[in-house]
Amino acid sequence: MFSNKDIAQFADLETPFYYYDLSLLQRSLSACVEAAKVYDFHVHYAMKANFNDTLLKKIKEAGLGADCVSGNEVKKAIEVGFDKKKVVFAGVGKSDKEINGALDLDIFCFNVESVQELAVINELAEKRGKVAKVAIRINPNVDAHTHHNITTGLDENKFGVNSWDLPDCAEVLKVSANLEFIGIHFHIGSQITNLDVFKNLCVRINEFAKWFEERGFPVKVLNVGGGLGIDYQNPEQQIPDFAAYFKIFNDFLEKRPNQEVHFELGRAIVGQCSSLISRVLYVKNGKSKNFIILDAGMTELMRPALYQAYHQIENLSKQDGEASVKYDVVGPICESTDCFGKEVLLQETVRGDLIGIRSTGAYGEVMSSHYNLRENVRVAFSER
Ligand SMILES: Cc1ncc(COP(=O)(O)O)c(C=O)c1O
Ligand SMILES: N[C@@H](CCCC[NH3+])C(=O)O
Repeated sequence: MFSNKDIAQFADLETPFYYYDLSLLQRSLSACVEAAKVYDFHVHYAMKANFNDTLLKKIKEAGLGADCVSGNEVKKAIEVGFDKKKVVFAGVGKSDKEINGALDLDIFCFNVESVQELAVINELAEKRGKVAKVAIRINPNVDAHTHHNITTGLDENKFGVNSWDLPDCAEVLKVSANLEFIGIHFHIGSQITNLDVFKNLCVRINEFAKWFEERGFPVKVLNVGGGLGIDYQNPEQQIPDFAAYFKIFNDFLEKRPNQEVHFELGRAIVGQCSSLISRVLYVKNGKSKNFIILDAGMTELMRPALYQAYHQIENLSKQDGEASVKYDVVGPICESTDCFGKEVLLQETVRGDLIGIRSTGAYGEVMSSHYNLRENVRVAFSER
């Protein structure tokens, strides 16, 4: 919900831009940290969701670790000041250069996604005279019941080590003097709103933890990944129910004494704290359809084009009027999928109106591109 003061400020800014509400981010962080503290759970922030410096600093100050998916994310996490003992590096295709970089930075652990990667990390660590801490990312074949394109924990997905490869993993671990096995890692998908999915995940985690322990590998860390969804239909539901989420893991994981439980949350922390603010360039009244053409497109926010994702759209210049006209809200990019919403009910809209596209804090700014030689996306912050 934007105040009149916010909207007045937007009027002076060049559009399009991502608007970040830092006090909402702070409230979301506090809720997450408080809820995790109840069970002594460790939370890493999944940097891929948004690596804007201003946000990262706040997230680091809240005491979270960093879950990274590239060498550059690892470097950035350390530069921003995340404690290197709380930096983890996952990713199905880590290059030798990225692995070496992370070894040199002495990060907490590598979440390893294949048997071959395990052997490569051992070899590279040996050359550097290091012992790399590793957790095995297991693909548990659990359906996340989310959009097909953001499901990561089914047999058909490229992520993690499949159950049938675990005996080979154990063999490599046994003969690798430069690897220290610390635990197991999972991440079954993103934007998960049905919490029962996490109960199913816990059942599988318990089975895999037992499997490793029975073979003489103590599991010190259970990293359950991220995936907690947000309410895109209702952006005023600003803070996800972290308490209910963590309670599931407390209730369903068979946790051993001294075992740590780690989480990697991205969207749930930053998703609601931002909107993409754009201006109407043109309104085209077709015979069967009305188009609003914005100065923002899929180059600024790719999620609708990529996953047909829903984001609430508001006309900020006409807050009081009745939303009575249906528009297809599109961008300027030369792609037919460059569409933010079809048949969106809005107030009668004219050239120059400001449009807010809500819930864009996660996988928004970071997925922007220069396609069509578009400019760098702009940002603005507020701390109410
Ligand atoms: C390994 C891993 N951990 C954590 C996340 C964060 O996911 P989310 O933003 O859904 O919490 C992702 C992204 O899906 C991921 O690939
Ligand atoms: N980028 C996706 C989520 C993928 C998360 C990374 N595995 C989104 O916008 O929803």
